Amino acid sequence: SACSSKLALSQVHPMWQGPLAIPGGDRQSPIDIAERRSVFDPQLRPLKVQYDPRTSQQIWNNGYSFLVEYDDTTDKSTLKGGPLEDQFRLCQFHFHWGENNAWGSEHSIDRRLYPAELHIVHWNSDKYSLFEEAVMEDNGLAVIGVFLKIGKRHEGLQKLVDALPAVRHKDSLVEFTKFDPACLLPENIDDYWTYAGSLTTPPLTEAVTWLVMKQHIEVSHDQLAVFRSLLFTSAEEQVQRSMVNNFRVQQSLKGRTVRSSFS
Ligand SMILES: N/C(=N\S(N)(=O)=O)N1CCCC1
Ligand SMILES: [Zn+2]
Repeated sequence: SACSSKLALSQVHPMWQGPLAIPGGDRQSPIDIAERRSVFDPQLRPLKVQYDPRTSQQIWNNGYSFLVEYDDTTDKSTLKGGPLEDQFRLCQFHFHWGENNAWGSEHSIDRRLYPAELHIVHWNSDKYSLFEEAVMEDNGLAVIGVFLKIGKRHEGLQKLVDALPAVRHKDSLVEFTKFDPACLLPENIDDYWTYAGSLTTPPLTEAVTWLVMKQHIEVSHDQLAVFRSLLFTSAEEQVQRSMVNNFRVQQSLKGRTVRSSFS
């Protein structure tokens, strides 16, 4: 699928060198979510997630994170409900993490950072026909964010962890089929915060309706350690750099309201 391969991600570095904020950008991501400043919206409906594991295609290292890409040429794997007016098509998921367990997530809750954060990326297939189109529109994308906490081993994640050594270097890719990303969601997806934001890597476009889950998932220390064995650099490069701290600095709220689906 085109949902990430065609978008040139800048040659990134931990806290990649791209612009720290888009000039004039008033809805940039990530942000800190101050729980007590969020506004309960009783009109927010439950999220409806419908993923078909047969749409999973490959896992690859794009030099910024590792991502699992899905066939987004049909509406087989979709997200709707919540604050969303339209139906959104799953195109990929990826993670952000730190060099240690003290930090790594992009969003924070009352300044609390988590060791890692999962992003499941979808685009508005009611209004647009390609990811590349949707990524330029203010209602084009919907990203589910899930915090990862160190604890018990996550059985569903292990299939992903076992595939990582094969995509150690930038631009390495292997087939990755029959993986249902729903196994990475917390039990409760009815409690979330939502706000209007942006992609957190280039092109940084202000196209994202963010859906940040209140409930985290648990992964083991050893599982997250395998994420840190990935490299930002391709096999040919002289100097290899560990893929860690691949999160963006937090951006100002600029008057935005974060809504909660729970009181
Ligand atoms: N930055 C991104 N997602 S994110 N980190 O904002 O969820 N993407 C860049 C191209 C496809 C997804
Ligand atoms: Zn992300």
